[in-house]
Amino acid sequence: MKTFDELFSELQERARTRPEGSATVAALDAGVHAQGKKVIEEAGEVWLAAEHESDEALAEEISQLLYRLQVIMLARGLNPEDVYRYL
Ligand SMILES: N=c1c2ncn([C@@H]3O[C@H](COP(=O)(O)OP(=O)(O)OP(=O)(O)O)[C@@H](O)[C@H]3O)c2ncn1[C@@H]1O[C@H](COP(=O)(O)O)[C@@H](O)[C@H]1O
Repeated sequence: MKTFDELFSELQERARTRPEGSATVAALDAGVHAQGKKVIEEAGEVWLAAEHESDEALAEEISQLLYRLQVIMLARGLNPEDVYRYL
C-alpha cells in the first residue's frame, strides 16, 4: 500500500536511476504525446468501470489513471505541490 506522494517519490527515483525494465522509464522515453494518450485511455477505463464494473475494478482503474498523471507530471517537471495548490 502506498500514497500518491510515496508513488511520486518512487517514480522520481526511477527517472533518476533509470533501472532496466522500469515501466516508468519506458513511459517517460515514449514522450508527452504517448503519455497523454495513456491518460485519456485510463480516464476512459475509469468512466466505463464506474458505469459497469465492481468497486474493486474501479479502484484499480483509478490507480492506473493516477499513475499516468504522475508520469505526465514527471515528464513536465511538476511536483505534487504544484498541483495541490489548486485543490
Ligand atoms: N502503479 C504503476 C502502474 N500502473 C500502471 N502501470 C503501467 O501500465 C500498464 C498497464 O496499463 P495498460 O492497461 O495500458 O496495459 P497494457 O495496454 O496491457 O500495456 P501496454 O501495452 O501499454 O504496455 C502496466 O503494465 C504498467 O506498465 C504502472 N506501472 C508502474 N506502477 C508503479 O510504479 C512504480 C515503478 O514501477 P516501474 O517503473 O515499473 O519500476 C511501482 O511501484 C509500480 O507498482
